[in-house]
Amino acid sequence: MPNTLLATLIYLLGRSSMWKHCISFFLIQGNLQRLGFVARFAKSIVMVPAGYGGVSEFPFLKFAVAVLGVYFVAVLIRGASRKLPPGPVGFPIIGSVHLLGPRSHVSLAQLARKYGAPLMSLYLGQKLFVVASSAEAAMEVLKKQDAVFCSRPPLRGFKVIFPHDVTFADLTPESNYLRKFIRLHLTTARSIEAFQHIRVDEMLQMVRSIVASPRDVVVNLRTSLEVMTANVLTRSIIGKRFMGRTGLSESEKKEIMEFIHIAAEIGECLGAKNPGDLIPALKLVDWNGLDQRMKNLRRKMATFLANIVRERREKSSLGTSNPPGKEMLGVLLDEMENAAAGEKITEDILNTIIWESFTAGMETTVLATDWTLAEVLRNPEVLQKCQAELDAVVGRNRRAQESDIPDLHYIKAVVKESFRLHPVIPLLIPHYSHDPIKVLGYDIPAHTQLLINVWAIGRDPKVWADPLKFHPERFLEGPHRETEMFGKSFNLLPFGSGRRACMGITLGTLLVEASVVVLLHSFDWILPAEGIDMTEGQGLSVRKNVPACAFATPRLPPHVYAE
Ligand code: HEM
Repeated sequence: MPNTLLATLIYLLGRSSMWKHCISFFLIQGNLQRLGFVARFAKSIVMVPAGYGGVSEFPFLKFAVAVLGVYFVAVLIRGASRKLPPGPVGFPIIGSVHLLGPRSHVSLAQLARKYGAPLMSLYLGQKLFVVASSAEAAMEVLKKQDAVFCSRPPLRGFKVIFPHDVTFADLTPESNYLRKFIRLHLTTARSIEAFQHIRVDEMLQMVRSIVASPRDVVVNLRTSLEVMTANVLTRSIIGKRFMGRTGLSESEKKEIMEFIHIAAEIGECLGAKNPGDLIPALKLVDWNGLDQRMKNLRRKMATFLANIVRERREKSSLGTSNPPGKEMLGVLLDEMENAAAGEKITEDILNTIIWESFTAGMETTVLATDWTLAEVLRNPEVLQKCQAELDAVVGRNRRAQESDIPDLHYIKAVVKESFRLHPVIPLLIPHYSHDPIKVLGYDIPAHTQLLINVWAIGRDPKVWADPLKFHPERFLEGPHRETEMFGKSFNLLPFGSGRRACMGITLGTLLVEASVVVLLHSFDWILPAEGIDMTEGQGLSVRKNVPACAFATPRLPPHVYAE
């Protein structure tokens, strides 16, 4: 009987889909105990004494093979009744991690093509992932099944650095309460308008510092954008300007260096791969010292902010100015002192929400602008069209303003085209389901991580004509004239869509568009002889490996820069 059973199993295992179900039993479900049992069982076969003549003559083996057989059949039946989306099978323990190159979004796009799977499943380590790589699949999971996929997976790094946060927490009453703060005091139309003077001031300072720099030295655009964006955000969030200041005292210099160091380290720690997130057994070991580094970072963040809070409390009485114009820290401190709400905002929450707002807005905005300017500068025809539009709408006798942007249709199309080719968070932030669900006819079990490959969707040849060409005109005429990028058109999703879409869509877009407008209006740009390097870096957010650099020549009369 066991021999027949084995033969049947071998036959079934010869069929690729059966392999998948059987292998998934060992590898994917990650049940090490069962693997241990199989190892002991195999050992017992090897150790059968000579003369016993093999399986059929050894009662224990008969029994073990029968148990194993029943188990396999049960797995096969269960596997056959649960239809996962297609995808690679993977190895024990590591799943398909080995198939991912340094840029996961590119590897996942290639795999999706190989398996012809707009919705693909694969195990990374012992965690099941589903990847949506077409507009239809994205719509299915982010619109129709948004309520199921609107959670976030429990990832160690985020829990250590940002406990009680917004971005990596499930949608709970507590996180919704914090979400309200970010929205109300940073990203609503009202607060965006209230902080307009800060953006105008910082853009002007950026332009003036480029005007003052030597003509024969290239301008590193990313550095200029980092200084401007960091100041816009810190002034709006904590009421302080850190970057690009001169004549500082030693303690001020120290504070700024500490700020730059912490901001960079948050990015590095969040971008680092944490093996324990994929293979739970590895959680017990701090492999690369990452865990300790994150804990230290968390302490540094708290100490830094405690000083800012003390200074803020000493400097002015709280609760005096009007909330829309008040920096977020002031509003949060008011809230802490308010007896009714005081229970909700703790020092820890304050620390998280302040740093999180800065981190979420800073890198994304700078990288998106860096990509856009790089595309414009390496496409002289596009640069020429942008500047012709600026001359027609703004002219050369005044500075461009945010209120000009709605009339700059070509430049808006340029920004959209850049987001299509270079979404800064190419796989979005992982979504997560707590419940099982059926999607496009496939069974997605509970506790599955969902990735949306917006990079692949933006380059899908079935959707976009000549997809690799930088061609802003596609958004001005033809089938994509109505395509927008704020979550309604599922073929263009740089900010995601649905309940977990970016909360800073309006502010982020405004900062990118305004920076592009100001820099192209204020200067003529010439690339250095080596041109521009467009290779992508790696990480959760994707930066250009080499920042865009170019020679700048002022193109407006001197009085415009002085006003
Ligand atoms: C061009 C700039 C920006 C881009 C490209 C961008 C992109 C994104 C993306 C792709 C997500 C994840 C969406 C998902 O997982 O489905 C996200 C989430 C988020 N973004 Fe942005 N973002 C930008 C600017 C900002 C700004 C300026 C802020 C606020 C200061 C901000 C705050 C947030 C927050 C709080 C979340 C988490 C939302 C949640 O999980 O519910 N972002 N962003």
